[in-house]
Amino acid sequence: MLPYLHCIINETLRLGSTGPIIPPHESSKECTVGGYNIPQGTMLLVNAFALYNDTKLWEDPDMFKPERFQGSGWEGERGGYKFIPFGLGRRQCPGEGLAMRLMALTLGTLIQCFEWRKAGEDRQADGVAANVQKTEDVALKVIFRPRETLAPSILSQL
Ligand code: HEM
Repeated sequence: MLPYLHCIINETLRLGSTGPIIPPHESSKECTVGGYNIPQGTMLLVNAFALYNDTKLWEDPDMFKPERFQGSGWEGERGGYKFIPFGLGRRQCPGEGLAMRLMALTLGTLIQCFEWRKAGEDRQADGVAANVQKTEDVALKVIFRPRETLAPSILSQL
């Protein structure tokens, strides 16, 4: 359901990953990773940030393009090891199902119930203003108001 919404969530997890470095793991026995010999008991870190910004894996990695997750049958397809926002294997995040459902429900509800636009765009500022911290330097200022079809009684009071 709502496949494009899931693409947006995936792309947001890729570009604005909450965990750019996957928490450390320890090798339980000697192994080889990417041609490197890893002795038993070595601390291993996966640099997810590097993975998500690798031009060999992603076209225009610094661009926000939810479409890149489309067309895989199920739009939440993770594409093997190149996209691992919840880690992998036995210590993979057990909250993934809950987190993905909650993010989709929250984002879907916000889009369905409110009209959104950037502050400073031509229409009169007649909604509620909010600052969304996009990066440390640039705050995204948005105006949102309840959609007419969903909340006519609230709108008449604004
Ligand atoms: C967008 C939301 C979330 C993200 C991006 C996320 C990401 C992660 C990542 C990357 C790991 C480490 C996996 C590894 O070591 O390979 C992890 C572990 C874990 N997460 Fe999440 N998580 C999210 C939400 C949640 C939620 C909602 C819960 C619980 C309700 C949860 C519970 C846990 C637990 C208990 C672990 C430790 C698992 C273990 O070490 O065996 N997470 N998460």
